[in-house]
Amino acid sequence: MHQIAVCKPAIYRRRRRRRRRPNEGDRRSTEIAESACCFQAICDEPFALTQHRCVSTQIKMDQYADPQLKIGFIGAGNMAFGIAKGMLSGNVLPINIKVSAPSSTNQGRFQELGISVTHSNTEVVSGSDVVFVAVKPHLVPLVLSEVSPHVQQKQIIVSVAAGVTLALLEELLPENSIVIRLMPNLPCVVQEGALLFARGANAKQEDGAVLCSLLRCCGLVVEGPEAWIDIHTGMSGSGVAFVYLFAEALAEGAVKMGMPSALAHSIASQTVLGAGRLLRDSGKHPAQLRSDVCTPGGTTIYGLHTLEQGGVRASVMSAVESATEKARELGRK
Ligand SMILES: NC(=O)C1=CN([C@@H]2O[C@H](COP(=O)(O)OP(=O)(O)OC[C@H]3O[C@@H](n4cnc5c(N)ncnc54)[C@H](O)[C@@H]3O)[C@@H](O)[C@H]2O)C=CC1
Ligand SMILES: O=C(O)[C@@H]1CCC=N1
Repeated sequence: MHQIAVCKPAIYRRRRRRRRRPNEGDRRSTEIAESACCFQAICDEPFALTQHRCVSTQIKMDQYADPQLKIGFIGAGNMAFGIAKGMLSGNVLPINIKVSAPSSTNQGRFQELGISVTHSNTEVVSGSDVVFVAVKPHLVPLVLSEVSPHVQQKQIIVSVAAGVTLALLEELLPENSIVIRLMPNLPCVVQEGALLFARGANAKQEDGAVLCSLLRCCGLVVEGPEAWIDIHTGMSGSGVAFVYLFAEALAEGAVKMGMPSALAHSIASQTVLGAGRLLRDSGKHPAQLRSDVCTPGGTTIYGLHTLEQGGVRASVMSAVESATEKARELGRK
């Protein structure tokens, strides 16, 4: 049986709570809960534990991460920046974050946030309680072999590298290391990420709770079995780019019909944002919302027919499938 913990972003929960009727469960988490015996840990209530259905395990969840925790990032790229930016919107202080990368190219934007930077990966590891490994997947073995002698058993090592399995991470790190595999996505930078993590053999629930509380401002944070991480990579890590492609195509369609490009792109991004927020906040199935937009014989059904003729649904499903397969392939290397 799978165990799933859902740590929802504070913003989302505030919005939902206002609309919730007494005794009405949260539909989305209930749907997630339906798939397995699970528990739900809500991060923005001190030590809160909301139980749904059969509760197999309990997490004691601090509202916030310990503000004194030292956080390190190996790699100063887009994803490290996204997670760091999300964390800073919680109670993590920039003074408690350090980032390493071999060159200074990407370090400026971290420094602008008050985060200290270094070229030494071992310096980051030696001074951190939680270390995020945020380099490209093929560099993970190199980086971990470099820092491994400095890893201590009390530290939590979190890899965000696509495809890199817990088994490989544990093999590359000292015995009994606390390892977590996390797949985030880029909207962490605006606190609207979707993050799924799986714990390694030595990572306890409390370690997952620490990670969850650190990431609570990055967006929706869910714990699940490792087998889902590659799927999440295809659907959400990469999926963000699929949505951008759709937004770009919407705008290009409008430009083709005569709208100025800047306005078309602005409206396309607002359309994607609005559709996404309504989908998330209403808790409705996308097919229901799609139907709500369709007037019989109206414009939308004509457009949808054209999309179906273009095989858009099959294309998107295949995109998720091939991105997932690619993540799995990375893990076999
Ligand atoms: N970009 C995205 O949307 C997502 C990326 N990821 C994962 O995050 C990881 C990083 O990806 P990005 O941030 O996009 O890449 P990036 O290319 O933007 O950043 C990689 C960083 O690693 C640094 N680096 C290179 N060699 C290094 C070394 N030996 N020691 C320390 N740092 C080194 C580079 O200087 C750069 O700052 C990848 O494993 C990727 O699979 C996961 C989810 C989403
Ligand atoms: O394209 C990639 O490999 C990474 C993982 C998910 C998003 N970007």
